[in-house]
Amino acid sequence: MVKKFPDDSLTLHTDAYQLNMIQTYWQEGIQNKHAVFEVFFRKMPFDSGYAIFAGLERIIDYVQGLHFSKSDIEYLREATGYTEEFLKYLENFHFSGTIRSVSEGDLVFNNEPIIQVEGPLADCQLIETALLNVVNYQTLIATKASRIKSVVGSDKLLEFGTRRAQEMDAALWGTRAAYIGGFDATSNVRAGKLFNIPISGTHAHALVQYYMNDYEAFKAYATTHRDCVFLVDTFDTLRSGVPNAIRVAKEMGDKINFLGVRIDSGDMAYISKRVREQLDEAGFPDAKIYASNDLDEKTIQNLKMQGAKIEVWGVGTKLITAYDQPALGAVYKMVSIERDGKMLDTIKLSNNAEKVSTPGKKQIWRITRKSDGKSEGDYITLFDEDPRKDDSLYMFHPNFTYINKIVSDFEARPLLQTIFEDGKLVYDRPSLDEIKHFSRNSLDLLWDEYKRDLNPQEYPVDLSQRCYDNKMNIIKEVREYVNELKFSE
Ligand SMILES: Nc1ncnc2c1ncn2[C@@H]1O[C@H](COP(=O)(O)OP(=O)(O)OP(=O)(O)O)[C@@H](O)[C@H]1O
Ligand SMILES: O=P(O)(O)OC[C@H]1O[C@H](OP(=O)(O)OP(=O)(O)O)[C@H](O)[C@@H]1O
Ligand SMILES: O=C(O)c1cccnc1
Repeated sequence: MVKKFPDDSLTLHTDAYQLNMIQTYWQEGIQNKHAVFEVFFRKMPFDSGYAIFAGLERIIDYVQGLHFSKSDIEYLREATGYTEEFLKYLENFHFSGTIRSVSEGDLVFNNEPIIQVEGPLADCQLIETALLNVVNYQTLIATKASRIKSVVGSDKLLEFGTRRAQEMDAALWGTRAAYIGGFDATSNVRAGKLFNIPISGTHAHALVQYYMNDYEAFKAYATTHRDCVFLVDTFDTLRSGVPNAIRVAKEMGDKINFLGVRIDSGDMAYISKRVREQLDEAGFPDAKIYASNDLDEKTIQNLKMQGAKIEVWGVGTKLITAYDQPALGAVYKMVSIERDGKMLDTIKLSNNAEKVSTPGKKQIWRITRKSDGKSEGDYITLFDEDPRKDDSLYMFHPNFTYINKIVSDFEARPLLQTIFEDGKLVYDRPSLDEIKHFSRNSLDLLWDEYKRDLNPQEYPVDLSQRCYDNKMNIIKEVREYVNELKFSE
């Protein structure tokens, strides 16, 4: 049985090692050393050419609610060996860091900082787990949704995933992420209530199974609803489902809005074409064909290629579980730390060049052409640099520096916005519809080469010369340090 606490909080939604480290920091007296951490992912999800950032809304709520409640402290007293003095410190803890983040709905790419947390070391450490938890999931679903949106054109997309989602939170927040990514409506009624997302629903096979008869089931539904979409595949789509839907629609006339029929099995290309003929011949050219059944961007694209006559797509499992790539793999790394009163940039080395982190507190700039706003790439600088001061930019690949270009007549938009300043919320939250529109507009500025579903071009995420030199110098320093260790053995 789950224990119930009237003062339960999300503050303990963290890994035990974060609290263990905080205890060490506190006991060593370094808990307030100034630190900078950044969130980034290393590999594009779904081999996509872009990703859509989502999760900020929930992170804001989480950070605002951060405090160790009485029952949190009592639990830690029982479950850990923490001293009373340390528990007292936790009891008085208030988040006082600064958080900068990419806006929800914006495009993001691998190896760029999408969230930056700056402030006391302990504060930065405490929130790592929850931040990654939220961003890893929501960004994945918004991206998957956007990929599905990219193949449907002007058709409608309905989110049907709640029953298959990895639990209730995932269903709810996944629905919101899907809406940001381009879905038009959801079947989840609570998501409609909480987020103001349009809700939509047809009916299930159970209704038809109850009557054991398409006609009676559709008639019952039609006499109790104005908007009607009949599920026609329970027994035989072409011989019973659609003819009975047409019969009921004719009998009911203006009393109902006959929106269409839904098919949920069989060869959906073949069946949808025959269903379209039947509806047209019966005088219902505006009734639309809805389809559902394990759909994703690949199946939908394939059905469209086969000339399927489907205009509304219901997508569940493969969207809400990010079926073909269930983890984004975003990480949270320290990039700068106060040492002897000065900030020291830090690195995590690896034999794999792509896994070497980029040290220093940074900003990302989206570089676009002044003439038409089209994207040139993202440009990562140290935080105090401002490329808007320059007439032209030298952009080069951070690993293959011979791939380079000079960009002039450009605009540079800083992507990391300040959300919390020294613990205080300073960000005006946009509405969900504003986020959705912003996302669509951002995508419009991206060249098609980065948007295609299969083997997209790699979008440039480049380092400024200073950022690059800083990285190289630190790598050199660390190598020298490691070599000295070897010699002293
Ligand atoms: N013409 C088509 N081309 C490609 N894929 C299709 C086509 N028609 C349907 N599909 C997809 O093929 C899969 C078929 O699923 P499945 O094998 O479960 O068959 P089904 O028709 O759903 O059978 P059942 O009656 O048991 O539900 C689904 O993912 C569906 O979206
Ligand atoms: O296939 P998905 O993309 O996950 O979409 C959601 C599925 O959920 C429903 O099926 P289910 O068998 O759960 O219920 P039903 O009795 O209404 O068919 C619906 O008919 C879809 O097939
Ligand atoms: O409204 C629907 O048709 C629906 C909702 C959830 C899951 N499958 C279908």
